[in-house]
Amino acid sequence: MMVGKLPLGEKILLTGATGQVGGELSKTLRLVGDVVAPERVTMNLANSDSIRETIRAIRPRWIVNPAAYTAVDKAESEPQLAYAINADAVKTIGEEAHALGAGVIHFSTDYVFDGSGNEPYTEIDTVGPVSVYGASKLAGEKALAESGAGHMIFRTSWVYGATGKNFLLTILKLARERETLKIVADQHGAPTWSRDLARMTAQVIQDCEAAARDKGLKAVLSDSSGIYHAAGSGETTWFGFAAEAVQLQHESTPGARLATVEAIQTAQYPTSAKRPLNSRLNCSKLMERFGWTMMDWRYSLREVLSEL
Ligand SMILES: NC(=O)C1=CN([C@@H]2O[C@H](COP(=O)(O)OP(=O)(O)OC[C@H]3O[C@@H](n4cnc5c(N)ncnc54)[C@H](OP(=O)(O)O)[C@@H]3O)[C@@H](O)[C@H]2O)C=CC1
Ligand SMILES: Cc1cn([C@H]2C[C@H](O)[C@@H](COP(=O)(O)OP(=O)(O)O[C@H]3O[C@@H](C)C(=O)[C@@H](O)[C@H]3O)O2)c(=O)[nH]c1=O
Repeated sequence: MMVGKLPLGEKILLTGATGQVGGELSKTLRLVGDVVAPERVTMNLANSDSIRETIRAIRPRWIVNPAAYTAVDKAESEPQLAYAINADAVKTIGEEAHALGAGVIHFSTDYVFDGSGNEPYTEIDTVGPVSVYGASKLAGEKALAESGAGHMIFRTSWVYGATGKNFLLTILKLARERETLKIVADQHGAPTWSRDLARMTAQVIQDCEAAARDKGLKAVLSDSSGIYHAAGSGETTWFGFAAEAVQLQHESTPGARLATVEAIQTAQYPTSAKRPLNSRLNCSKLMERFGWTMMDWRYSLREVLSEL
């Protein structure tokens, strides 16, 4: 893999820097170029004028967009807001990037699939979201692809880290408060470390910049545009993830009282939004194009727990 920084004076516009992935990106991308991360009051993704004005003022070479409406259950009762942020805003970002010749890096989700079958999904497999969140993210993918902007869409899954709102931190909190945790064991997928995703993104931009020295950014983007699956290596269930996390906590803090973790079926844990039973993502394309293998979730879980 080649390494290249942005040309002097060129900028990366980063959205969602207060989020899980955005927080990691704001640290990692600084090693690649000047990062401008407008606050929500300046660039509100629910307001297309504010998106256009901000992009036109900054004139970035790259727009990295981890910002999203991520409240999966709440989206069922707030579809308009979910679509505004996850689809309409992405369309606007794509249009503005196209006008500038900027590259867009966008993040999407395993929830674009219906979860049928037992094999890891590839980028060309049929989508069929079963939730408003998943459908709104799919609409964002399509809008970006149609905008004409050079883009890479990283579909990831089950993101977690030492900070932010995520399943791991919820489970560790509940494990300290309760006797028993009942966790679904029939939804299969892979936890992804937010920092690994950020490092991969930085590496992809560097790779593109290195190639752009010879070919120009437009040609590089046109060669690389598309969807890439980028989930942690290995696979488990939400139950497997929770059980491993609680077990590791036990080992590192012997004597601490922690809940026992019980496996249940999805039907025993009713939620407003349906989740896919199969969330496995095949990440070979990312490896083939950019030489990046995402970290095994068991390894990254240990890294994250050591930070807590
Ligand atoms: N979390 C996960 O498990 C997964 C996430 N993804 C995708 O990865 C990406 C990153 O997710 P993650 O970091 O976990 O998400 P978070 O929920 O942690 O962060 C979302 C970010 O979006 C910002 N945001 C929300 N609404 C607006 C708005 N109207 N205007 C401006 N900013 C806004 C939030 O700002 P504020 O702090 O002000 O609310 C926050 O910074 C998303 O695209 C998500 O769909 C994909 C698969 C799994
Ligand atoms: C807290 C808890 C959850 N669960 C179940 C509910 C659900 O099926 C599963 C995951 O729970 P959560 O609601 O925390 O996760 P969820 O919000 O569905 O996570 C998703 O977020 C979006 C943004 C994505 O893009 C997805 O990749 C995925 O990470 O675990 C239990 O079975 N027991 C519990 O005690």
